[in-house]
Formats: sequence, C-alpha cells, structure tokens
Amino acid sequence: MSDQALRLGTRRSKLAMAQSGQVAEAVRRLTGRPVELVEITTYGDVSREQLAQIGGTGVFVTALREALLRGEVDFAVHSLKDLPTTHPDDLALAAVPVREDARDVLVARDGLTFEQLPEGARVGTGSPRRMSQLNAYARSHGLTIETVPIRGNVDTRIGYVRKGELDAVVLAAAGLNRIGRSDEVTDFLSVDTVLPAPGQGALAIECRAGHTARDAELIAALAGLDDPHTRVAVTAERSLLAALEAGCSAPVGALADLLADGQTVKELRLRGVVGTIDGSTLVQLSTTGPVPETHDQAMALGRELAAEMLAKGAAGLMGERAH
Ligand SMILES: NCc1[nH]cc(CCC(=O)O)c1CC(=O)O
Repeated sequence: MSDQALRLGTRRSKLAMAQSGQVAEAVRRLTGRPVELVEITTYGDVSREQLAQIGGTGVFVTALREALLRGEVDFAVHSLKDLPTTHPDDLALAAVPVREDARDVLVARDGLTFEQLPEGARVGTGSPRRMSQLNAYARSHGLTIETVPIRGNVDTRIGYVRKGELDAVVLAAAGLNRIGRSDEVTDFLSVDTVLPAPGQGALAIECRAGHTARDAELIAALAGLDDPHTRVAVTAERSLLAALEAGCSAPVGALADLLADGQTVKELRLRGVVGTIDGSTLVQLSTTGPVPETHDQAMALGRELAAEMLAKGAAGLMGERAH
C-alpha cells in the first residue's frame, strides 16, 4: 500500500475528535500510513432544534458522507447509533470495531443514583427512548420524574447538573469513556432496566464502496479493525429498528449480547423494547438462539423479534414517531 496520507473525515465535537483520533491511531498501526483528520461540520452540530424534531436520522452523518462521495476524505468514523439503518450502495461499512460499554448512565447531583432521586426530580434527556424507559423505571419505584428535553455536547449536558438547573442527565457510558469523563457517572443503568439504543457504544467506519483499486485496498485494510461479534450484534439490533419502521429518534431500545459458557460463545440473545413516552406501557421481548453466521441470519433475527413486538402492539406505542 502506498504511503500517501489517508484522510479521515470527522465532526468537530470533543466526542467525535476522540473517537476519530483513536481510530486514526489504529489505522496508522494497521497500514503503516499517516492518517490526517479533516474536520467537517454537520447539520446536527449547528442546529439548535431538538433531534426528535429535525428527524434525528442522519443529521450527524450526511455531511461526512457527502465529503466521502466527493472524494474529499477517504474514510469516516460514526457513532453507529447515529447511522440510518439503510445503507447507501456507494458506501461500505468497512469495519465495526469492538463495542464499548453499551449502557446508559446517570450523571446526577450529589452522587445520587436513579433510585435515590427525589420525587419530581428533573432529569435531562432529549431521547424518547430514554424518556420512556426512565419513566417506566421511576414508576416501578413509585416515583414520578420530570424528563426535560436537552441537547448539546456532553460538556453542555453535564453543565446543567453542575449549575443546578437539573437534578440529573442521562448519557451513554461509551461517550463519557471515550472523552475520559467516566468519573462523572453516579449510576450505571443496568440494561435490564434501560435498554440502550440499537448500536449504542459501537463505532462504524465507513468508506467509498470501492470502484477504484485504492478504495478496494482501503476496505481490505480497514477490515482488520472489524469485530465480527460486535458486527453481528449491531446488525440484529439495527434490523429490529428498521423492521419496526422506526428511526433513531423513536422510543426503541435494542441490545444483542453473546451468552458464553466459559470462553466458548454459545448463543446470541436479542432484546428489544418499545414504549410510550410516559413509560406507562412497554412492549419488551427477548429471543435467544444460535449465533447468526451470516449478515442475512442476523438481519432475520432482528426482523423476527420486531414482528413479535408488532404483534404485541408495538406500532401503537410509537405513535406519530413511527414513520
Ligand atoms: N445521541 C448522540 C450520541 N451519539 C453517540 C453518543 C455516544 C455513545 C455511543 O457511541 O453510542 C452520543 C451521546 C449520548 O448518547 O450520550
């Protein structure tokens, strides 16, 4: 492979820079080539609107993809949970590296855990999925919380708690870990209580689909960063999301995890949840079976669980966001 620098397109946020920097380092080690970061601003970065309002899907990725297709950058790193479930033919999902912690976490004042929050606590999150499951969690403890829609980067969100405007905010563990702020966490929310967003904690490394020898060479090199287990899990999770005809701003949680017997991976469990925003009704189902061996099998698993969820009334709970 030539020693020409590879250009990695990245958003400018601290989180994007952290994850792009980590992938850049891995690609340097893998290919022996220099990797240059190219900063790109996306609509999701400049818009002050709530994600649920601007549609969510793709707001962070579109500008990066356009830069890829125009040949301005050679590859890009996305948070997989921000990636729309339909993949354009001219782009390749070259690698899905080993997933970080998939959980949501609470960053609360005075070190409070979720169960220690006072009645009426103001909890910041703009995510319908988090609102739904947090409200359900609160209800199960005889508590009523007030979810407050917020946006902004991780620093901004934690700032609402530091300034006393909110009692707590909910964030992804992976994001805090990647920017070195996991010490802010006051409670790790078990996935048995709050199922993360499909693909949460995982990254997607994307490049052009390889019409030129140079692109094909890059795809082959990036494959060295792929973790097959993470890929199969997120494929099933995203297939479930797609089959529910829901976008990334729908109140849908999904997590596939491998059940191991000692060192041997035995089975894959896929869990899915859909709920009303107030948390009064959740449809939560799980399926366990042999680890899918192909992309199509992983897709089928997600579709099958989605069909069961729809049969239990999932569509009705997603309301107008299900489009
Ligand atoms: N919604 C924005 C977003 N997209 C990816 C992450 C970081 C976690 C990840 O990689 O899944 C976050 C922040 C958050 O949800 O707290």
